[in-house]
Amino acid sequence: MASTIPLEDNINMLQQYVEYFPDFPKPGILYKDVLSLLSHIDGIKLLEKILKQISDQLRGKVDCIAMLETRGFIFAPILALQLNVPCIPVSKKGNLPGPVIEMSYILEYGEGILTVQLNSITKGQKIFIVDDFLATGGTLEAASKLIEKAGGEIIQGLVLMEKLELEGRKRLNFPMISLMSE
Ligand SMILES: O=P(O)(O)OC[C@H]1O[C@H](OP(=O)(O)OP(=O)(O)O)[C@H](O)[C@@H]1O
Ligand SMILES: Nc1ncnc2[nH]cnc12
Repeated sequence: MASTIPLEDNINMLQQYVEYFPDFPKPGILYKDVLSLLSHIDGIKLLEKILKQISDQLRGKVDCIAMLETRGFIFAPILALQLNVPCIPVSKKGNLPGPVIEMSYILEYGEGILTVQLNSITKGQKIFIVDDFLATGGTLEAASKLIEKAGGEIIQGLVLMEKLELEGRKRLNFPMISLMSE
């Protein structure tokens, strides 16, 4: 009989694939590169397993995934396939065609403007918001405000990694799952 490895053990194993880069993209920032886990086929398989385990708790509860550019785009479709829901992009200004609504934000090492296409979200849609990393929470907060402005109801958020000392989740008014936190 096949044994199922508990979610927590899988997450502990995933940690080994994250690489750390001091002083990137600016002096004083320790960049934790979750994208590096994709450089290992075992990292990809492990992540797929973990996202499948997480999806088991969310199936039927969300209508749509809002995925944040850039790195959120890579991980969200794995969840979408598990949950059988579509993904809509929350992108950096200038990257989405057609009419958009926008919101400026500040993140750990910079600032920007996020955009969502008008009519990409229907009123009352239950949204699952996905990104790779939570630091100050500036990015996810701006994305969530945009989604709410467009009529969506955020019922869950997920990041692969959270930087706890910055307490970014305090800025968010929806439940957050972070696979790895430190
Ligand atoms: O919690 P915060 O302080 O807002 O930081 C988190 C954000 O920082 C990174 O964004 P970046 O714009 O560097 O994204 P990318 O590398 O995915 O393009 C990351 O992908 C998160 O979106
Ligand atoms: N320290 C960090 N490592 C990786 N991604 C980030 N996004 C914001 N801060 C980050």
